[in-house]
Amino acid sequence: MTKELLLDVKDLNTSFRIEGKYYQAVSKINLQVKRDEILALVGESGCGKSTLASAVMGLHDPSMTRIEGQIFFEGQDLLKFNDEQYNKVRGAKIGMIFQDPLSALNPLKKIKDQITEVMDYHTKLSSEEKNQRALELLQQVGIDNPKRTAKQFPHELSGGMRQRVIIAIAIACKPDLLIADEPTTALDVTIQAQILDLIKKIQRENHSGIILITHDLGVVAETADEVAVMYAGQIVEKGTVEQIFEHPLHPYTRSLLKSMPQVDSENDELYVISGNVPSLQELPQIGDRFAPRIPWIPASAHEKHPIMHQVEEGHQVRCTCYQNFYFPSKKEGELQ
Ligand SMILES: Nc1ncnc2c1ncn2[C@@H]1O[C@H](COP(=O)(O)OP(=O)(O)OP(=O)(O)O)[C@@H](O)[C@H]1O
Repeated sequence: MTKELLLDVKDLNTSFRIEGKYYQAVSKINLQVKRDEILALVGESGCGKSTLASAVMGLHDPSMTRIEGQIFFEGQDLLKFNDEQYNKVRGAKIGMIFQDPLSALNPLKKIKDQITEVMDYHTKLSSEEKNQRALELLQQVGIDNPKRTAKQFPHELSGGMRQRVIIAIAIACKPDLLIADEPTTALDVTIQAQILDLIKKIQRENHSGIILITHDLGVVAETADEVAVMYAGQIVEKGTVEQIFEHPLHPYTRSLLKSMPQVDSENDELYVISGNVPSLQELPQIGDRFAPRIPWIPASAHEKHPIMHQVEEGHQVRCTCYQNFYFPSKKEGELQ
């Protein structure tokens, strides 16, 4: 059965104005999200994941940001929407779960009021119906005593409970698309697993499509159906979770996987990707943007203007450099 296409991002560029000049933070992004599917967007800090999510949510300050391309959501280009049209979609049809549950909640308002607020805006339910729905939502996100929690303030809850409340707010209007930006980063490991299970459960119950933003490949393996790996503002590899974990191709994907702690490995020396994600002003203008971090691979192995290549149905990789990539011997690594 083919799944319904919810989001179709086409050739999306997003640039920020810094000291009077525009610098691209995401470049030529092509991405699709289908209903009933979790797409993980993965990459180190600074790769452009949140910039992309904010572009979809329409959260960028237009006076400092230039956005080009198209973002089709349920067939309509969001970039052509005015504020009023966007407000109808945001919160109702597209929900967002933020990284830091404490700063995303209003410290001065009771939990119930924060959940019903989003319904005030997007639904015509009576106050009684909204209160009832708030309790149902708290139950759906696994809160044991919804009545008590509804009356509490954010500081009275644990980090995991607060994240559950954030999720309840994000799904209050049953959005078709949910964007979860590092939803478990601020939580400890056992709570992380519970929140990921909850996100998967919600996806199944609501038949939504989910974009899960994370730098943690363990989270991706646990949760995602499809994966897009981002480096320095570009997607460098896309595929199903099996394709990415079993046949990773791009040197960046392979490096990320190799730097992931292995529970069952006897070798406790972790691979470290040398160097850093370049700042927007330092992005290489030609060649593969990851090339400076794998200097033992000759320049001739990289395309001058790398494009995405289809290697298998659903599996794409940027640049042909993957064909010549290998991990350095210790000696080559030390030379960097
Ligand atoms: N408002 C802004 N003005 C200027 N530069 C920005 C702005 N927001 C983000 N950037 C830059 O854009 C690049 C991408 O940042 P972004 O936050 O999207 O990355 P990320 O992959 O989501 O990282 P993180 O996981 O740390 O949020 C970075 O170089 C960042 O410094």
